[in-house]
Amino acid sequence: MRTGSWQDWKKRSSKQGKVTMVKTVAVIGAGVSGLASIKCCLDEGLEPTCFERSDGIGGLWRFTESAEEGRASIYHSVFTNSCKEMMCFPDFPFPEEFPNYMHNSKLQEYIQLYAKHFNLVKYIKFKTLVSKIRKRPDYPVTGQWEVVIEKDGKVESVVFDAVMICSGHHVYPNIPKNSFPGIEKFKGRVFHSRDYKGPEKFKGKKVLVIGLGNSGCDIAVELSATASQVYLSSRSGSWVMSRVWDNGYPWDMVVISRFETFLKNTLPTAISDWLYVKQMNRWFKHENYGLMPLNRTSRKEPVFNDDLPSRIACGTVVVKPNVKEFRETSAIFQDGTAQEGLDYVIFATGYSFAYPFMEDESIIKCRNDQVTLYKSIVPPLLEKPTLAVIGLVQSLGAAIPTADLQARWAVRVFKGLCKLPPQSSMMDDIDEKMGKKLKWYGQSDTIQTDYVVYMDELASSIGVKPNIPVLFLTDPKLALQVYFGPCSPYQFRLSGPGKWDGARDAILTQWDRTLKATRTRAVKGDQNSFPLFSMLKILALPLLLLAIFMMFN
Ligand SMILES: Cc1cc2nc3c(=O)[nH]c(=O)nc-3n(C[C@H](O)[C@H](O)[C@H](O)COP(=O)(O)OP(=O)(O)OC[C@H]3O[C@@H](n4cnc5c(N)ncnc54)[C@H](O)[C@@H]3O)c2cc1C
Ligand SMILES: NC(=O)C1=CN([C@@H]2O[C@H](COP(=O)(O)OP(=O)(O)OC[C@H]3O[C@@H](n4cnc5c(N)ncnc54)[C@H](OP(=O)(O)O)[C@@H]3O)[C@@H](O)[C@H]2O)C=CC1
Ligand SMILES: NCCS(=O)O
Repeated sequence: MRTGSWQDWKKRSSKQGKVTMVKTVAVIGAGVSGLASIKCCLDEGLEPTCFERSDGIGGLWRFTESAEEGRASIYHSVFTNSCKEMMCFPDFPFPEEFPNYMHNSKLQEYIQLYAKHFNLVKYIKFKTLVSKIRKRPDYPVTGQWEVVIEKDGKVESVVFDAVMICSGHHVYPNIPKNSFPGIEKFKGRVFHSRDYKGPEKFKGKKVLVIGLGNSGCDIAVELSATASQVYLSSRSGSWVMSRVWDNGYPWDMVVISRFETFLKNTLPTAISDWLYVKQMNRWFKHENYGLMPLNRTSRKEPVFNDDLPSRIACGTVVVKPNVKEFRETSAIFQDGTAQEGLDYVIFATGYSFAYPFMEDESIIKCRNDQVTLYKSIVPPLLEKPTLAVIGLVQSLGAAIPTADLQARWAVRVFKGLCKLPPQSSMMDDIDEKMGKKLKWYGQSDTIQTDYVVYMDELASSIGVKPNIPVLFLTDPKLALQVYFGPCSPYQFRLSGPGKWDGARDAILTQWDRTLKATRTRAVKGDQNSFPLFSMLKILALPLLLLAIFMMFN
């Protein structure tokens, strides 16, 4: 780590007679985004230094008994809602013996294996807080940043050529108390899901959980086994999916494919929406369980919870509308019903994004105090493209492969290998994407995005997007999997910069690893049906509708 100075820089630049390219990179955070960023810097010959405020890697996935300031906090029973073939680092499949969906401790084990395999820990400064990031005085020429770090009470300022912010976006709890009149009068315990760790202290209690997201549903289901009653209040409802999808295949290996994405973006909206609602209601009729989303065609992230419907059916979880107001021991709901004798209220109302270490936060929130980033990664108004935010997108896809591809793109922007368009074009692109977000997610300021579309956009810019027509000609067996099968992370390391020689084989064996994890008792005559064909049956209806649409257009 070089403590920089103007003299150092002048010496370096005078030697080469020109402004030096990016070499040293500060990576803020050692969660999966930070680890991917370290590796991508090394792959491109840069010198990363990662600062991690806690004493270990893994970020959100490193479980601790109590929440730590400035780091995401999870409850003990969190299981992934992305399966292993869809949430791995693209050049590092999960070990075969891992289950398809896993406990947070198993994912943390994998993260540690990844860091060890690529020898990343030596680039990390633990228990080192980044307290300030600011442009150097000569930033307009050098693009350099000053990173202020604090460790053991000592404060130090370090100069870097570039910065990758990997500090996570599930840290700062959103507790919308002003949306809930009377909450101050409520005599029971009130806290945010960030501080929830387990069901032990809720035995025999009456608990109201606010928020029908994954946290709210997980917590309501878990508490319903020991609390006397759990109420789950929702403002706008949500689609609920099971991890165990068609034919028992992992939901994301069936739903997240190039072909599904093509259908969603090609079929007339009315047909695409009709198919979506039909697909989402296939497991159970949501209106019969009080869960139906107000905007049923919104593609906002569903809840992945295998037990919620049965807990509702058993009466241990009662779904309620939004809360209108609180009284000393009760909640009054929007439908006028009231629930007396509440002991706890848990706000599972999500998180807000903040970058307290940015001296000028408007660099990231450059419009209406909203995060405004080109390709959800670089601030569009920076004079020099030497700062990137990694991990600030939410999609049906998994965070790890998303962060990996983002980091690969960002590093190539730092090196000038991926050129940014003029600022006006970047702002136009951001506006165009906001329009699409409004259409698909009902909000233009959301960080939600269409996974395959987003990944392909980055992949195209780097030069690693699979060329499907060519693949059908040169490697049809692989092409079938790549196009009709799951859009698994390996696809983005099949070719081009950062190619991984194991990618093709990983794709062709992904179903073997998936079925091996659950087909643990074989019965003679088991159909070893190749999932692709059973998946094509699932697509028969959309394919038929597409053919009819094409015939009449
Ligand atoms: C309950 C829950 C379950 C989830 N399940 C899934 C799932 O199944 N699949 C999926 O794909 N995603 C899931 N996610 C999304 C999750 O956020 C990502 O999987 C992933 O953990 C994000 O990693 P990250 O590195 O971007 O951020 P984080 O994991 O939050 O790591 C950020 C790191 O930065 C450090 N840091 C922050 N500020 C500073 C600073 N100023 N100085 C130094 N260090 C700093 C923190 O200590 C932390 O280690 C889940 C999220 C939650 C809340
Ligand atoms: N792997 C796993 O099992 C888990 C994954 N996660 C992930 O972590 C991330 C965060 O999830 P989560 O903590 O559930 O947060 P989310 O942001 O996903 O959900 C927040 C919920 O709170 C509601 N809400 C927000 N503000 C208000 C308000 N003012 N009044 C009433 N309701 C409000 C929202 O309702 P509305 O829809 O109306 O806005 C929404 O239902 C998500 O990406 C999630 O997928 C979380 C837990 C477990
Ligand atoms: N869809 C995977 C991301 S998440 O935050 O659960």
